[in-house]
Amino acid sequence: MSCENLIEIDNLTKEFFQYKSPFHNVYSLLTNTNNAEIGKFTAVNNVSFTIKKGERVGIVGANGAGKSTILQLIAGTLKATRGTINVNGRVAALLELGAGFNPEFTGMENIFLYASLLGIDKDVIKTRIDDICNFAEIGDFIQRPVKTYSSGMFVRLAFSVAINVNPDILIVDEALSVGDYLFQTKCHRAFELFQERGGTVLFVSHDLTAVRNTCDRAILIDKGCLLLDDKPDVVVNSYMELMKTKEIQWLKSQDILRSEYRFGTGGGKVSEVIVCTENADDVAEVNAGEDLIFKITLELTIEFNNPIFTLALRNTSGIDVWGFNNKNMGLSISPGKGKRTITVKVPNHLAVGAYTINAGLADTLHNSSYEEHDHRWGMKILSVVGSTKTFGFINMNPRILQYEDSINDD
Ligand SMILES: Nc1ncnc2c1ncn2[C@@H]1O[C@H](COP(=O)(O)OP(=O)(O)OP(=O)(O)O)[C@@H](O)[C@H]1O
Repeated sequence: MSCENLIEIDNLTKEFFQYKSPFHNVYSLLTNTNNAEIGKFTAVNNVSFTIKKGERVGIVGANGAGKSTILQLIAGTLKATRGTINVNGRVAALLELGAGFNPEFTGMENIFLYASLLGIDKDVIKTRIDDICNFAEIGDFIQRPVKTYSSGMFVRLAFSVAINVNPDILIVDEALSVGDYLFQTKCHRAFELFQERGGTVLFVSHDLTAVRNTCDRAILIDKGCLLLDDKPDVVVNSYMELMKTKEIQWLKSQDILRSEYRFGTGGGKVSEVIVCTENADDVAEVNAGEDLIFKITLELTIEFNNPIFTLALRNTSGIDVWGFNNKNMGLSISPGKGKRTITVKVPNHLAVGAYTINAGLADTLHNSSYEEHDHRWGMKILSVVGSTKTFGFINMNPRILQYEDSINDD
């Protein structure tokens, strides 16, 4: 093992047995046989990486990707099926709420228990009690059983012990996310100080901003495999693209989303909304930045007073990202019976992702109220694909007007 590397992981694989039921699982444990297993599941697949002393590395990936399993393998709470893990130093791990703590013991008793698990002498820990209690800020609760703690109080104590026992490597699995904002800020500062003293941090997080802003490196895990090991920005952008692709695939597979919800009194209808681009007609997928053309067909079967047509694109969080109606575009739709076609061209500033097309035809009555004739929610799904050049809901197409560099070489 290189003296620089605190963690070296080589071809790490973890397989879990799958059982027909929890009963079969227990049976297999009691009899020490694998007769009851119905298969194996590979949670971590041939993963290799190294972590150098003083590095702060974030692991990102979708739910179930295998991130926590990797941390548990490094912390030694799980045994690898294949591959090697070399850890050169003392590891303090915050893996899941409750791990390493006895719920019946008081906070104070748990400090000693946890420290003994890390191999720290009782006398040494006594000298750090004040620091631990001051950092945790849980007051008299330190003398109460931890089963009476809120999850936030629990994390405060666990983090405080972990950071104050001078580990070489701190492994954290999303644990900070249950602490309140002030405590999270305090933990990030403590992380910085820990690192300034030469400590090494490996953490799993779904907080991509924290990974971007606070890590030296990031690792992307997908379906148990290591996809990318690079600078945080590069990894976070790739992960966001991967999630968008997954989101689009997921959305397309959802029957409930594909089937539209339609209501209205039926005096007229939105017969069709076709999405086109300059190069193709009737598309379900467009490139980011490619102008959109909507070809809309309405049919009025009764005389309207003042027809109004609305169209909106809704993202997967249910937010209308963009919409318009003919009135605010200065277009009047004539009220008599018959067919109308409207073609609208729209510059495409949409972020990469999936959108449902929602359209409605209503009549504005004399008393200014509306009668909904045909409302179509989730008529179609429109996917915007391409590489992510922005984050948020839209791409504002920023352009750099000026850049000045006043760094002196001498
Ligand atoms: N003890 C276990 N027995 C069987 N399968 C397990 C076990 N622990 C984890 N798994 C499976 O291994 C896969 C990876 O789980 P893991 O908890 O490592 O994912 P993760 O990336 O940390 O996910 P999340 O972001 O949701 O915390 C999941 O499919 C999970 O169901």
